Order: sequence, then C-alpha cells, then structure tokens
Amino acid sequence: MKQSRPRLTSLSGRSPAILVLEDGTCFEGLSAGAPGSTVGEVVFNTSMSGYQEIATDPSYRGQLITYTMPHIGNYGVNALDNESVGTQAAGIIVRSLSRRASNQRSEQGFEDWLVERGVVGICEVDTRELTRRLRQGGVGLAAIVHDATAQDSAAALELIAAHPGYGSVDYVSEVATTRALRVSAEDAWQSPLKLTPADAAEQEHSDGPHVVVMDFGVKFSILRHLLARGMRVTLMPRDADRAAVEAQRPDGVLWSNGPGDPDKMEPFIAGVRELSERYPTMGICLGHQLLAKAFGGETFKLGFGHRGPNQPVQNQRDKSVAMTSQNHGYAVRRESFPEELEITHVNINDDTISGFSHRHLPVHAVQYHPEAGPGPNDATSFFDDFARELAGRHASGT
Ligand SMILES: NC(=O)CC[C@H](N)C(=O)O
Repeated sequence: MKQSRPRLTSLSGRSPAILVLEDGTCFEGLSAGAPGSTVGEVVFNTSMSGYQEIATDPSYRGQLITYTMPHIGNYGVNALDNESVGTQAAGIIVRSLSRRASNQRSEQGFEDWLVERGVVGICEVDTRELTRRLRQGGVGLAAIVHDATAQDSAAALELIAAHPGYGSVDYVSEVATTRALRVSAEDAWQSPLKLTPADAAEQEHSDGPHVVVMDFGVKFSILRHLLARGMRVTLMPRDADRAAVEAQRPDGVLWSNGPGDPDKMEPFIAGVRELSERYPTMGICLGHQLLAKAFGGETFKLGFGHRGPNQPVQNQRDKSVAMTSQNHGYAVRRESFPEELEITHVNINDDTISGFSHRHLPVHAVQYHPEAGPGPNDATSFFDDFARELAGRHASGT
C-alpha cells in the first residue's frame, strides 16, 4: 500500500488497527471508538461538518463511513443533532480524530460518544487514497479490525466472507418503526424529538394539516421541517395498509429516506402506488426510489454513490441550481423512467435523476435531502410546497 507519511504505531493509547477491502487491499491505521471489529459497505461522505448527523442517519445502516474531511470530532456532539435514536453507521473511518471537543454546543466528545454507542472505528487512515480507490473501483464490503496489522488481513477477509452482501440485507427492518408513532411538536428544534405511540392520548391539539410519514428509517430533520410548517406528524410502519393509513385521516403522505437496496422493498411497492393515487405525496431519497418503482421505474446501483452536502441539482423547469445534501447509493434508471412521471431535477455531476413529479397527480419526489441535516438549506422550499398543497386540502376538508 502506498504510504503518504510514516505509519504511526501508537498515539495516546491507540493500538494498531486495519481496514481491509474486499479485494484484500489493507489500510493500516489506529484504533478509534469502541474496541472490536466490524464489517459493512465502505462509502465516503464529503461533508466538512455534520459527522454526528451522518453517523445517526438511518440510511447509513450497514455502512462504514469514510469522512473525507481530514479532521473529525473537534466540535463534539450534542443530543439535538441526532438524526435518529440510535447510531446507525456500522463503523467510521477517519484521518485525524480529535479527542478534544471545543464548542459551546458540545455536550460530549465524539469519540466518547462512539465508545458509549459501541461504534468501532479506525483513525490515521489515508482517507484520500481510500476515497480515490472507491471512486475508481466502486464501493464494496470492508472490515475494520482492532489490534491488528497487515499480517492479520485474513481475519478481516473472513468477516467480509461471512457477510451476506449489502444488497441482501433488509436494513430498513432494523431502523424503522413497527407501530404508529405521534411526533411531538413541542420544542421540536430546541429539544430532542419526542415520539409517542399513536394510540396514546393526543398530546397536542394543533389543527394543522396531518402528514403520515411512511417510515423506512426517517431522519429527525425531515420531521422537524414538517412540524416547523405547522403540520401534525404521524409515523406509520412500512407495511401499514391503506385502511390503517386512512384511519389516521391524513392530508398527505410522505415516503421517507432509508437504508439498503430499494429492490429489497418490493413487497411494499403496491402499497406505495395505492396511497399515492389517493393522497398528496412526497418522497425523499429511498421514498423517491420507491415512488419511481411504484409507477413502473427501475433503480440501479451507482458506482460510489452521492454522499455529501455539495451535490448540485438543476431544476429542469426554471434551470435554477441548488446545492443539496445527498446520501444515496442507488438511483432511478433513466431508460426505465415512466411516461406518467416528469423529471423535475437532475444531478449536474453525473446527469442522474434527482427529482420528479407525476404529470397529473400531486406526487413529488426528490433523490436529495431538502432537510439537509447536515448541509445547505437551498432546497427547503420543497417542504414549503408540500405544506401549501396540504394546507389547501386540509382547509377544503377533501
Ligand atoms: N438516504 C436514502 O434514503 C438512501 C436510499 C437508498 N438506501 C440508497 O442508498 O440509495
């Protein structure tokens, strides 16, 4: 392996650790986070900040996140920035991991938090070289093993061999709700989000439009954006049928983001179609992919995906460009794009489909993340449009 600087063998108590790719390529580094070993699909994210939001984004379930920003952890973590209850990344890979957190919002150091949550990591890795490889060869499985050097690569390769393959795992079942949950609007931006069983007594009596979020691993920022626009929000499990959704008397339905290969979600596609013919509908990321499939489209795996806060997307109607936050490894195939849908947004980097609307139904979907979390707020108008659509329907009682 090419070394860009002399290998460190210890750094304040860290032990040697390795990251091994499927093809046997070994990156040597030092242990970080919780001790042990881990395996997952190795991907990279180009954000300069937002490491906590990324590690808690359910769409990263089963993945080892390479942070391309060379210095990670310096502003600590805090409870408000979690994008879900758990920590979802299967592991983290960084160049320099800060042990000191310096920020007025910090409640805990990033590494202590990783240890507490059992997330295995590796630091002092040549993340630039790793990212170049992933860009050239595509993403794949990899394993991190602590207390190991390149001579121990076989142990890592065994972990990889025992993995069923990223696309074969139903990661959504590990992160999404299995029961209806009400989302409390109280202090949504000031305190950690509160989710309570929807059968419990109503906690609030807001009279805003009601959105049912079909949960495949939704990010809290999405829920906050809905609440901030005066909407009432209920999470429903992915297998909730039409009757269960209708019983909630929603004004609209949102299909959430989520981890894994959208092809694994085939059993739920008929339900996506049925509900989107009935309610104003919005889809984000995995939700975008599910909606495209529901109308006859297909998805495919990108070489190395789009993960970062600086993905330029062009609106096909007014030609404006927004910088968007993205985190996806699959996309909708152009050749399969259904006639009844219209492409509304395109990723300028590689011309992939970034958004569409139905030609006749109020169905809109984006492959990017208008909620950012982390990332720029260029695209939040997507929520404004949805709120307007639902407010009209709510007022008219249709
Ligand atoms: N953020 C997401 O919803 C990701 C969708 C899907 N799992 C993908 O990787 O493409």
